[in-house]
Amino acid sequence: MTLQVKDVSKAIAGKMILEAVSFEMTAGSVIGLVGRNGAGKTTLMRLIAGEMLADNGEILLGDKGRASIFYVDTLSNWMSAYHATTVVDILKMFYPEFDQDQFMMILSSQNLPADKTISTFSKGQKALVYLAAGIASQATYLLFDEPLDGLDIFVKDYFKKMLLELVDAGRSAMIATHNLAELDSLADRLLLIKGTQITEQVCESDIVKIQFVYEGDTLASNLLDVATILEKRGRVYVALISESLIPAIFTDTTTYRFVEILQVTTEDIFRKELG
Ligand SMILES: Nc1ncnc2c1ncn2[C@@H]1O[C@H](COP(=O)(O)OP(=O)(O)OP(=O)(O)O)[C@@H](O)[C@H]1O
Repeated sequence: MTLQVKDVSKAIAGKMILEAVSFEMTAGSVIGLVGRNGAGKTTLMRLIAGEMLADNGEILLGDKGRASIFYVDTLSNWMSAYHATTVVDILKMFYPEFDQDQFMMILSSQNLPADKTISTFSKGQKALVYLAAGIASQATYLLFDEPLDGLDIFVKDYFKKMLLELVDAGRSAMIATHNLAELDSLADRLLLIKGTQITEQVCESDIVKIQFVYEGDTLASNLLDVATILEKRGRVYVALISESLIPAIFTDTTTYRFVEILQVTTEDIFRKELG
């Protein structure tokens, strides 16, 4: 089962936000959606959720139609007048397969009272109700905008565990966040919004992060042509480079001293692509 975004364009107030973007959300994957402030992450999620219409292109949702997408646009007042059991009744209208037992189980496992209105919950507790609703909705594609905002570390761990379980079951999530470190342990793929375009990065590429010492005055062009310098402290550099190029580049050990390979983070990719 695959959600397809095909050649979708959207302008808002005369400004092109997304132009002919295409990608797929495949079963059992977690996509990290990243971009600068105002890049169009929320716009893209709204388009997929049908809360905004594309100017051009199409979005194919699969056989469950709208019930295959779970997305909440503005979380702050979401379901605030209701308590958990009413939330279940409302969501069942949109998600016929909504799993009430699973929803209540998640709430009680996190000590959230089912008999109090959502408006009495803290920001983090509201976020938890939202996550529980997404999981229990049985929607195939969960679109989360800053889902871990306001959650304490134990709840974050719980959310990540639940997320990986549903991905194992063939469902998929898209997570838009500025908290890039959260994506390191979650995302299989990154979609980066750059200008009006989307570029895709598979998290397991052969790009590595290296730390090395350079004894010369200016870095040689054969290195600069193939590497992205992330950091320079004195003679110590940190750079992104394709692992296969390392032996050819670091032959001159009198000027270059290779130090170590470090883990590439989502933040590194963000800096490389959008910096
Ligand atoms: N109602 C609106 N009227 C005019 N411009 C809008 C409106 N809604 C969004 N925009 C513009 O569309 C662009 C994309 O906004 P969007 O909220 O999708 O970005 P974002 O990537 O989610 O940003 P952030 O990371 O800051 O939340 C921004 O430049 C924003 O100013």
